[in-house]
Amino acid sequence: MRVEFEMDRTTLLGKDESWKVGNLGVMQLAHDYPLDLLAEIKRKAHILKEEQSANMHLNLRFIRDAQKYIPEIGELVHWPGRIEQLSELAGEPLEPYPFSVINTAVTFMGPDDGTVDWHGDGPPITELVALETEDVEGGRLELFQGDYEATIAAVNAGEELPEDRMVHIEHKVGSCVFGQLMSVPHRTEPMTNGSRTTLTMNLRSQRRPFIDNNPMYYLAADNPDFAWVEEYIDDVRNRQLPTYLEYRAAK
Ligand SMILES: O=C(O)CCC(=O)C(=O)O
Ligand SMILES: [Fe+2]
Repeated sequence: MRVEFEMDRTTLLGKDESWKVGNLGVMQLAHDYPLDLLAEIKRKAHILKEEQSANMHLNLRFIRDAQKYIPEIGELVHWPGRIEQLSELAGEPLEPYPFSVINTAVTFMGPDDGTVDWHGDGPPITELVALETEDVEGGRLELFQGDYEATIAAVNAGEELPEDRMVHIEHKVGSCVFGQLMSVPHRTEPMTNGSRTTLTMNLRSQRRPFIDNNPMYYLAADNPDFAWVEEYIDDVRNRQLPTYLEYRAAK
């Protein structure tokens, strides 16, 4: 993985924080994932698009539980060296995000499919791998360097965000965007033309898996069947709570 762009979290948010994983902000990386595996994931994603993807929340159309329908995604999640390299870049050991409904996703963006509105991510860390970009106009990842709450309040009040604090990253095939986008105000710029298909693979801290921003109502907005609840509670019981109690005792 060759770093093409990076900005740490302190710089991105303009403040330091204690509740974070390493000091990862956002990076663009040239990856060396196998092209035939990515091509197969893209091919299957396009076949599944009409049947399995939906735009339910935040103007983001995606296939949830993606590795269940496309097992090759699971192969990429566990690709030899991947977690180790990303951990090194983040500055803390990472692990794949465990909840099946949102550990991985495939998103579809374009003038009709939509582009995601201003938000902060639920999972702490994400890797976005562009599978395909076609005649895209607009559609860059747009991050605002500022406090999450204040920024979303300004957006909701219809205020224009100052251009000099925007960070833009253009997705390209062959590279990925790796970021800790929890509590970082970001969106995808509206797309006036073309399409982008992107594989999302989420991650979290191995030692502090309780650092997470996916409250149950937020997960339920995309997954209203509540079929994920048992898996979620098991993780709280067996991973999040024990590590949290350890962390608290060590303070
Ligand atoms: O692909 C992008 O430009 C952003 C996607 C995003 O923010 C998300 O899926 O949460
Ligand atoms: Fe996001």
